[in-house]
Amino acid sequence: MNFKSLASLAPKFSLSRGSKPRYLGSFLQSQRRLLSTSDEAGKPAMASVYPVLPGELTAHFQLRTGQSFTGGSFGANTASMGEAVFSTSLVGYPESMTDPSYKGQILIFTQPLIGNYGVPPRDRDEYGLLKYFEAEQIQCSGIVVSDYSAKYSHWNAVESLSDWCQRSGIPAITGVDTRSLVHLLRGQGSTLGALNVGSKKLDIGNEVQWFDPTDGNLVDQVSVKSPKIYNPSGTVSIGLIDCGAKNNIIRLLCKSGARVTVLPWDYDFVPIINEFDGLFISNGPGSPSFCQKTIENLKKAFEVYHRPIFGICMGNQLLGMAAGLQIYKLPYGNRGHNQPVIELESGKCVITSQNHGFALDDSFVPEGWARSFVNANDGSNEGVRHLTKPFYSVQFHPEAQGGPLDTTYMIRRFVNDVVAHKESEWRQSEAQLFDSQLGLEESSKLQMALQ
Ligand SMILES: NC(=O)CC[C@H](N)C(=O)O
Repeated sequence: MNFKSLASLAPKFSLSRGSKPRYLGSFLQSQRRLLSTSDEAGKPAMASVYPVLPGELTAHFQLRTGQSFTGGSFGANTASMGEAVFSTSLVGYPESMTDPSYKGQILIFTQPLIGNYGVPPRDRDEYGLLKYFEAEQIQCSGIVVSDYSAKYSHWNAVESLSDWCQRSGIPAITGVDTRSLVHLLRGQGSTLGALNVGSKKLDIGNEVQWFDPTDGNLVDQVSVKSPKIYNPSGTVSIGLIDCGAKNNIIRLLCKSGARVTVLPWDYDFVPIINEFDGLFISNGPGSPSFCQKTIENLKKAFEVYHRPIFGICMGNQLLGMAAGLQIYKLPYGNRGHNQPVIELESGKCVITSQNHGFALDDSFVPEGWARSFVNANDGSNEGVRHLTKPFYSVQFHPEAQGGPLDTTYMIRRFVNDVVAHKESEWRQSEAQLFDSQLGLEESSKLQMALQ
């Protein structure tokens, strides 16, 4: 059985829209009981907190390593598979779930209460970007929570998380002991998970073939198909290589005064590189090794381009790989809004938003380059920079959304850097023009006299 046919295992009846929410979160704490889950791999059984209410849909979350968790469904009546990853963020589920970097992943929230502030409207900002979401639709393959809060309350909410998931075809499970699940993933490393709705668990190994969506090029699925311009009246022009850019990256670049041309990840931008005053490489899903075309383009850009280049997350990995560093997969990744990062030059610690499973191996850094930031928890790479050219990148997300705003200044600083380079190029070309008109000798005499 392949991934597609997983959906056919889901029960044929569906949840009716507008029906009363089935899981009443903490209100029903008293009706909960602990159930043990089966463990096909013979490993210690995990416990699941399952709110038992008559007539509700059961859901199962099963790992390739054999453990399974039973709970209640509050999302779409369907099945999905993906890399099981956890985020330690306390808030920001609308932003995380729509972050294209979560494509192909089932997102487990360690914050126990999820859904309590509902889902915001699809309002757009002055650039036409969705204000409260990072992409046009949900990107993750499913969500796993401990305690879904059907009763939501927020001035800006227009619907429940359950309704949003159902409308978007995303399965969601509540009543899972996410603490034990995270302990498990931290111990054994990340693995594939399958989420399915219905009383029957998947017969993993027999009826289901595990299919890893991250084995394919996910960046190609989320990147724009042709160049797209935002804020055409911006004073400097930035080419954004789109590996799955979050809306807030584009927004902050525009707000800082840039005209942003979003380019497909594999766009052959080198022949037109001088149209851009600066280049930006975005975040994106899956392994950076699928983006060889981007890496090759960046290698060429390093030779011919002297203006600022800034990369974020996947952008850090691609910039680093183009510089000659190696990439490796972290055991379970860093995802959350509370990741401490040390800036090596200043020794300053910043709290950052993160969402990545891969990291640059900075034990070897090619000549001319340096590592610039390091993770204070696990020592993994958080940034690299060129020693003489304005090429730099960070593994964390300065654009936040959600998460702390400690490092949003980096996006403004990059645009300021671009402006400063443009001005200095302009001054140089004016000086050259002056020299060629006056003759070099007179010009230097004049300059001496003016000093
Ligand atoms: N947010 C990102 O850009 C993630 C980069 C890459 N997909 C990783 O998991 O490491």
